[in-house]
Amino acid sequence: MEAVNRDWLPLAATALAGSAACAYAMYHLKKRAPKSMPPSPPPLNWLLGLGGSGHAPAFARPDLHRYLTEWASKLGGVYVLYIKGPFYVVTDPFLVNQVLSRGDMAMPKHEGIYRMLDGFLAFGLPQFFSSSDENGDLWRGYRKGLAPCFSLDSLKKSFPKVRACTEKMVSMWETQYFATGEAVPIDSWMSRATLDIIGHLFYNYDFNALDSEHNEFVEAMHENLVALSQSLSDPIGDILAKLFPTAKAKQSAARTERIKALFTAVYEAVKSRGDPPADDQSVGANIMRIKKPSTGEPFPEETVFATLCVLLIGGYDTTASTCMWALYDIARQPDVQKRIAQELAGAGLLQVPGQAPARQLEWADLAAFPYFNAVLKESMRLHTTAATGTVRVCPKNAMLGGWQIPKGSVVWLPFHAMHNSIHNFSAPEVFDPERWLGQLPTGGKPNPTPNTVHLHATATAANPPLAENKADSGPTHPSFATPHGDARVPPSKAMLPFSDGSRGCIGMNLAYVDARTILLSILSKFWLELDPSVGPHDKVEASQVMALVLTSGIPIKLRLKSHAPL
Ligand code: HEM
Repeated sequence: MEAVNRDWLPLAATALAGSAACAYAMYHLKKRAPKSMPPSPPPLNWLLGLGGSGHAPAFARPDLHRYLTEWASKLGGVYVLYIKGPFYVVTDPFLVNQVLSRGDMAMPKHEGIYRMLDGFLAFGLPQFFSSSDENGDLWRGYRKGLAPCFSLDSLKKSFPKVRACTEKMVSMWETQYFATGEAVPIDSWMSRATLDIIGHLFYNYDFNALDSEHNEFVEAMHENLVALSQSLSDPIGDILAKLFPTAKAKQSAARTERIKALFTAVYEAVKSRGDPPADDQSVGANIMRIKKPSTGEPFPEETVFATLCVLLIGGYDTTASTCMWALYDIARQPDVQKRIAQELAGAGLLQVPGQAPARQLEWADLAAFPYFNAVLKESMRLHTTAATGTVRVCPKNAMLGGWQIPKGSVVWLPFHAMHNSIHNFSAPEVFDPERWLGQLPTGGKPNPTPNTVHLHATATAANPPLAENKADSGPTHPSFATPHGDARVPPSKAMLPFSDGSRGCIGMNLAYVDARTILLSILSKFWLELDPSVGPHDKVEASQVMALVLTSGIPIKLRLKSHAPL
């Protein structure tokens, strides 16, 4: 019998084993990989796309917020950008609220990404803003310890200081601009006013920012902001600059030292006052007293210093940008301005030549004008200051809006995109304060989110709520697009300029007090017109630059006129 040739056997066995291994690997890969990915915009760079970073160049765009909004409108409430792996961009209000909540889908801040900001916010020192550990001493100690500083009671007590700074600014405008017909460069004035307010309120410290057109602190911080956005948009250039110190890098180091010296001066002033009296609930007093919840020991001095820095930075530029955009939106729309003037006139707050002088602004006025407050809210929607929102990390494999999100994924909630997506608001590009008027108090239930619940709890006629009441039930106002075609979230939940949940803005009440005091004081005295140098609205919109806060690329200047009798 002829011998059977079995030479092919090892080959066949190898092929079989190989196929089995492939099938096994495919099966497991398929099991582990998300079933499908949410949609994604086309890569901005195909070569980077091969390495999973096809959308990285988006960070180089000064209008990053617009890019995010454009794709939210095109692709819907969840899409993916590839920036060193997938970033899940979520703008569906229902899902955003889930991520920010304390519920099953809660996601903590992304430690690595916030650490990148520390260099700018607090010279690389850890502080509670960038801590992702909500059970740790740092966040728990400071969030709880600082809460009394931002209570309505404390803010009501400090209101005269806010008003004094604002009145000082308005009277300077009267002589420098109203009397001369010169245009007011409001960007710089808003930064200087809010810095002086924060200086007085928090640290009993006078930056004298209103007194000089060129304030060292404001200018150094502005330069720093520009440098930060440059380094975010050009990370490779940034690394090279650190490796091979150029003149630019040396300049940047010198600027950081200058800013550190300015912060240190504030810190030393607060420290030199010694133990504050027990009833002093200012930020300066509280940051010195706060102890570690777990041991009762004081925090290291560098943490106290870093906290002082982050509260100062967080407290002034955000509010300044909000006021700047609101003044711009009001000045460009005479009908809107006229309706506000009518509200103020009805309350004796409108200064009209030849008529009785307007009365002084009072605390109760801050929540008294529904139309004005709707205008402010609409401006905060259209020009969301914290445009790029918050960046979270998915703590476990999860399903978000029907998509599988693997543990450890970056989940990005950009608030400008949420506020301006066609899926969340109808005609989002239209400035329409009316869309909020349907949301004002109509006996709706208190909203159970941490940011608003205490406002309802403490609100009385004499101590009015500063944040708008938010009905969490009831019909959806017709000028809102209903997410997913149903009404799972009220429109107020599609509007989160201060974020929400445990990591929502600690300074929200103060921001409202500052912004309303500043805006009402200006609007009561002057009729505003845009200076012709500002140009048409579409150019201003196109010029917007996202540099931590949303700013205008075209300097916004206003002309001050008298109010005509109504
Ligand atoms: C109109 C003005 C303001 C806006 C639009 C705003 C917006 C925000 C947003 C969106 C967040 C969440 C950030 C994130 O998750 O990355 C935040 C957090 C924060 N804000 Fe504000 N903010 C404003 C004013 C203020 C003021 C006046 C202060 C006063 C110190 C302040 C201090 C903070 C702090 C410390 C946090 C971190 C809170 C935490 O992580 O627990 N903000 N703010």
